[in-house]
Amino acid sequence: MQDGGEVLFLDGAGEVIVSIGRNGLSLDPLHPELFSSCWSSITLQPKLDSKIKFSDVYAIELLDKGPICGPWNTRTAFQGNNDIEVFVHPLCGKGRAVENWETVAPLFDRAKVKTKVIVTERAGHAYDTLASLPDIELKAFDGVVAVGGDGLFNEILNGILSSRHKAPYPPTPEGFGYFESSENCEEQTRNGLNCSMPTPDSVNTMFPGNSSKCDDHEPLLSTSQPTGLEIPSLNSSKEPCVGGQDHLVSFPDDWFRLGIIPSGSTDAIVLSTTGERDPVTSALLIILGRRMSLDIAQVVRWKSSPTAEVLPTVRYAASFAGYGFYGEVIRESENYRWMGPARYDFSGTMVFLKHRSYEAKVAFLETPNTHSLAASEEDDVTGAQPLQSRQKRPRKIICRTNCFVCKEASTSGQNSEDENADSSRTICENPKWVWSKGRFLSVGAAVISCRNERAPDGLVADAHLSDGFLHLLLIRDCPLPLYLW
Ligand SMILES: Nc1ncnc2c1ncn2[C@@H]1O[C@H](COP(=O)(O)OP(=O)(O)OP(=O)(O)O)[C@@H](O)[C@H]1O
Repeated sequence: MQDGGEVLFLDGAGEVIVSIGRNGLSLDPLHPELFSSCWSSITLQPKLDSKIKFSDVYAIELLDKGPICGPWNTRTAFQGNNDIEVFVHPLCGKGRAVENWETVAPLFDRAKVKTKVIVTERAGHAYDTLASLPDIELKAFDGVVAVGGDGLFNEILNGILSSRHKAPYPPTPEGFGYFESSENCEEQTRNGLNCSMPTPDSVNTMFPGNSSKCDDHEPLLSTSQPTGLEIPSLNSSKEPCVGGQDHLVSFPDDWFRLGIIPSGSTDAIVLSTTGERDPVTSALLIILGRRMSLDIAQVVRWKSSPTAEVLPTVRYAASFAGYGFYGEVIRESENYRWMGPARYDFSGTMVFLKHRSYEAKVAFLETPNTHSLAASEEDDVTGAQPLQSRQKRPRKIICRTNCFVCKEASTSGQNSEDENADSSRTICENPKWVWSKGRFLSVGAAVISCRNERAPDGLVADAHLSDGFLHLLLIRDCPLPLYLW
C-alpha cells in the first residue's frame, strides 16, 4: 500500500500505483526513474495508459473467481436487466455475419449483457418479427442489434417504426397539384406510372397505423420477378392496423436503442456513425452503451389504389433514400448478389450506360441553409421551374456532432451551429414546402452522410424505391439535406 493508492504489478509496465478517482483509475509508474535513460533525454517508459475511465470498462473479473458483477456499469451500459434482441443475417456481405457474431458474443457474455439471437431465414424476417411484436415485449428489450448490412438495419428500423411512428404525413401530391390536370395524367401514363385522381379528402392528418394504409400491399422493392428479397408491405404483419390500441411505444416521443455489428457489403450507416467498420469496435460501443442520435427520414410514396384512392406507402431510411439512378443501381444489384460487394460497381456501370434520366416532382422543406438550392419565389405550387437548371450545390448543414466536414463548411463563411439550430427549430415549427419538377439523373436524400469525415459523400444504402412520387420528411433532427443531381 502506497500513499494514495495500491501498488500493483502490471504486465509490460512493471510496478504501478493505482489510485481511484471519481471517474476512473489513475496508473503511475512506481519507479519512473527506471524508465529514463541516464545518457539521453529519451524516455524509455513503456506505453502506459495513465488513466482508465470507469465508463470504458465493460467487465470486471477476478482471476480466481471469474466475473464479479454484471453488467459492470449500469449507468453507461445497456440497462442489463433485459435482453437485447440480435438479428444475424447469415448471407449478407461476404457471408461472415455468423462468424462475426461468434467473435463478439463472448464480449457480451463477459459483460453479462444478455442476448436473444435470431438468425434470419429470409428477407423480411426481422421486419415481421419486430412489426408484429407487442409493444410490451418490444419495451422489454434494451435494444435491437443488427449483425448484417444496411438492408438488415433498414428492416429493423421499419419493423419498429411502421406501426409506432405517429406523425402527420407531409402534404399530399394533390396539395402540390400533382394530379390536377389531365396533361399530368397523360405524362405519367407515358412514363409507365399509374395515374388516377385522388379522392378529395386529404390524408394530411392521417397517422401511420390507421385504416387506409392497410390496403397497401405493394412490396417495397418492385421487380418483375420475385427475388426473395422483397420487404413486406407495411402492415402485412400480424399487428393489425387498429385504431384505439393502446400503444406503449410511440415515436417520436419514445426512443429506442439500435446497434449495428457491421457485416454487410457497404456498411454505410456504420461508416457514417462510428467511422470504424469493425465488429469488435461496434460490439464494445454497444456494450458500453455509447450512443448518438440518428437522423431518420420518412419517405412517403403516394400511389393510386385499385379503388382510385391515392394512398401513402411509408418507409423510413437512416442513411440514404434515392430515386432514379441510385434506386435503379440498388434494384439492379440484387440480381448480382452472388458477386458480393462488386455487384454495386457492376450494376452501377450497367445503369450508367443506359444513360437514363427520370421524371420527378420533388417536395422538400426549405431551409435557410439550402437557399442556393431552393426554388425561387415564383416556384410555388402554381409555377414550378425545373431544378436541373440550378447548378449550385446546396451548402452543407452542420450536423450535431460538428464533424470535420461541417466545421470546415462553417469556417468558410457558412452559418454557425447556433444559427443552424435556430433554423432547424423554425423548420420544425413552421414548415414551408417547396416543390419542383423536371428530369433528373437521380433524386436522393442523404440523411447522415456528414456524421463522420471518413464517410463517403454520397452514401447508397438499401432504400429500394421504385418509380413514383416521393415526399421526403425528416422526423428527427431536422432539417434534412436534400440533394438533387
Ligand atoms: N436470411 C436471409 N436471406 C435472404 N435475404 C435476407 C435474409 N435476411 C435478410 N435478408 C435481406 O437481405 C437484404 C440485404 O441485407 P444486408 O443489407 O444485411 O446485406 P448487404 O446487402 O450485403 O449489405 P449492405 O446493405 O451493407 O450493402 C436485406 O434487405 C434483407 O431484407
